[in-house]
Amino acid sequence: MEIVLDQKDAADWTYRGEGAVNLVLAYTGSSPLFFGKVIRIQKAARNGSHCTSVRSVVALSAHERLLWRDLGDLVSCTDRDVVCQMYVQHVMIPLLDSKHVDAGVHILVTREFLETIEKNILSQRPAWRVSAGRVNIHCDSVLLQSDHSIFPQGGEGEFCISVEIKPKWGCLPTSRFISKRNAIKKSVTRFRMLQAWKLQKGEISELSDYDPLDLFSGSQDRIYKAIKDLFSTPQNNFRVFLNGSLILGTEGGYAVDTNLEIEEAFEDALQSVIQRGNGFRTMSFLQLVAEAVHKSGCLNRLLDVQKLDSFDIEGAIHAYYDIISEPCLVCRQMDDDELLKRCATLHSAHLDQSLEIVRNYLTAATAKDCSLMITFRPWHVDCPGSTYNSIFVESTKQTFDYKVNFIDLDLKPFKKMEQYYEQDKKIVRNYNQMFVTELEADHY
Ligand SMILES: O=P(O)(O)O[C@@H]1[C@@H](OP(=O)(O)O)[C@H](OP(=O)(O)O)[C@H](O)[C@H](OP(=O)(O)O)[C@H]1OP(=O)(O)O
Ligand SMILES: Nc1ncnc2c1ncn2[C@@H]1O[C@H](COP(=O)(O)OP(=O)(O)OP(=O)(O)O)[C@@H](O)[C@H]1O
Ligand SMILES: [Zn+2]
Repeated sequence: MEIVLDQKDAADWTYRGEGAVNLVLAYTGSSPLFFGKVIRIQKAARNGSHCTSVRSVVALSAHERLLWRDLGDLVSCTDRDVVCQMYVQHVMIPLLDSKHVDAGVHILVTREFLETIEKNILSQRPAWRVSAGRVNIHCDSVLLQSDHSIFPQGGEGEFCISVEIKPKWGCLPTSRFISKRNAIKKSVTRFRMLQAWKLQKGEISELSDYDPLDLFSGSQDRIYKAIKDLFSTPQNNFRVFLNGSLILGTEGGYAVDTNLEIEEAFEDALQSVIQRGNGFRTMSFLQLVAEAVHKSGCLNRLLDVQKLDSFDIEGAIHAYYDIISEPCLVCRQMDDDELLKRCATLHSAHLDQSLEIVRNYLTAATAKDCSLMITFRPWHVDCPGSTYNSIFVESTKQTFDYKVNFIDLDLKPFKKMEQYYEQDKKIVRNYNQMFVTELEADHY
């Protein structure tokens, strides 16, 4: 018999968090079927009184079907949600390893279930997220996935502590299609430039200390620095959950900088997790996280996927115009003859090459926006066949099992290419205006 979640089931699901597109709820009921699971519910944008799906209602546009035509199953899907799940299965899992990714399964839900969920979680959602979007009550299914903040078989009375990191772009672009005007992109990270933009718009009140280049550096010391910086300025890049409950950061939004009060509360929350060694528990914990990042090598793999974007949006946008068979608006406005000539080579490429450039760009975009969850539990001598790797923390003499999972590996819409191009221009222009004098800009 097919499972359908109905109104009476809504009370068993509690708010876990949300992004721009989905709401995530964790199971707190007693059915073994759902134990250790979360559901991901699609949101609908609020445009005045009108509600439309955050993503297009149509599964794939004609251009997207062309783009992903080699993945037969994917292009025949009629539901965008199912497309995203298949994209994870056919594109992201081969790149990131099935050990680290759960594509999930769809389960049916009634409209009453979704309406009740919406009412139940309203007070827990950040106000700005509520104004931007609501539960899409027109969906008839949700995505059921493993709750990565816990282990599937947790021992009795045993804790699980989990860190969620949204690492963003871990390298600087080197593409020869980057214009002189935007050359600063080759030396300042997009994360940093976007921080300046967010500060300007009032989305954040302080710049983040975090530098993605540290996290992706492969050097243990720099990774530790990145984790410490994420701890002090978590924004929407860092969260910690203890047994599935948030103990640092904010659900679904931007956290304030970590002040003394937050630091003390976190140190207390770690009492059941980390033994008091020579220093603070927090320090040992952050070292543990840094070591897991380093030892697992998970970010090396993610970085390789991000690097599929070798043309940068300033190159890929030309391929986009060729695919949609429209005159290139970028070349039309270009005042640099040398660059124009270089871009002409892209326009003379075969359609298959243009498709490959855009496909790679969008795949990399997913990898630049996803998050990873690293989850720890105490290691047991009596569990010799454990499939998990372990880490020994010297300062507290404790050993932990850990696992790494990627989340939010959704397909980025083809149509967003134009938006990516415009946003890139805006972010760089803003950064130059805020931080770089004209003289310096010439130098880049
Ligand atoms: O453009 P960015 O780098 O700001 O990334 C967007 C994210 O902003 P961030 O800077 O991480 O706070 C943004 O996150 P928030 O909503 O700001 O938490 C989304 O993840 C967005 O993706 P999508 O529209 O949900 O597919 C992200 O859009 P994409 O660029 O990944 O499509
Ligand atoms: N499988 C999971 N296990 C545990 N927690 C999860 C899982 N999936 C999502 N979450 C939690 O729910 C939050 C929102 O999920 P997600 O990032 O997938 O939303 P989104 O709307 O797709 O995000 P974005 O804005 O980046 O597109 C995450 O930040 C994380 O805290
Ligand atoms: Zn062009």
